[in-house]
Amino acid sequence: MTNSLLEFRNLTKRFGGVTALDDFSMHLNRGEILGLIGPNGSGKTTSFNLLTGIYPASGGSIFFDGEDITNKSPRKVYEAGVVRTFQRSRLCLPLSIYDNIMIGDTSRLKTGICANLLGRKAFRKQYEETFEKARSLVATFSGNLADRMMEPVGALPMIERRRIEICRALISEPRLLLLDEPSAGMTHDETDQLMTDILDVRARGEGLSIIIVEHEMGVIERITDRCVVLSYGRKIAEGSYAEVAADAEVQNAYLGVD
Ligand SMILES: Nc1ncnc2c1ncn2[C@@H]1O[C@H](COP(=O)(O)OP(=O)(O)OP(=O)(O)O)[C@@H](O)[C@H]1O
Repeated sequence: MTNSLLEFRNLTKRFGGVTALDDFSMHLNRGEILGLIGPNGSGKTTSFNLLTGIYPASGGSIFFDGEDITNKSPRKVYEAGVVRTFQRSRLCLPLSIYDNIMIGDTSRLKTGICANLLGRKAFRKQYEETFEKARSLVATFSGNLADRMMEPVGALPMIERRRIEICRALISEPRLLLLDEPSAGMTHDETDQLMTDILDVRARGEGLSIIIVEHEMGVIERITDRCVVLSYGRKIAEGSYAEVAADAEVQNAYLGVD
């Protein structure tokens, strides 16, 4: 087993005349928090979209835990252990905290009318188990929320919604969590609290690896082990936050410094 969990090999994505990703190679180590950064339109979300099977690649390949997952369906990628959150909230606001989280755990969902009509007892047992699993996951983020599992998420402030989205991603016990701008719509203090939560989750030592796309450089500096910088779909730098922040090409592309 190598230390590398994920590898992009010469990944390319073209949308008509726009090359969103251009021969992009990178890797993610097991247990690592990697910052994927770059100016607007540099290809960060496109990387997530190719990795999670939303768009097919125009060229190159993606290996996850040694397996070629290039152009696999979103379902297959999820089953392999890759989950994501989105820039814009995708919670179903009228549904409860519990319901929203369980939407993320479709791996064990039993469909079919027979299973549902005849298996009432088994269903009840499964419900009780999943409720406890969801509740204890929420409790790691917020004890207060864990006591409100049946309340609609629409009544919650933004930071709690973000926590629920992350719980929904984590409920299937993934190996790789993709966070797309988790600070969006939150205050500085809320973002800081959420990052503490994320570091706590990682510290529990269940082998979770994380890639975070984020414009808030304070967040990237605080929580990442390593960064990869994109500009116009090309990788222009890689290293610790301090290393990439000191790189002249990064300063030119990202910070607008000549
Ligand atoms: N579905 C699409 N159709 C056409 N062009 C697209 C599509 N998705 C992305 N692009 C283009 O690909 C390029 C990279 O976009 P992408 O959203 O990956 O950048 P980003 O780094 O995530 O930007 P931001 O920081 O603003 O979210 C941009 O030029 C964008 O306009």
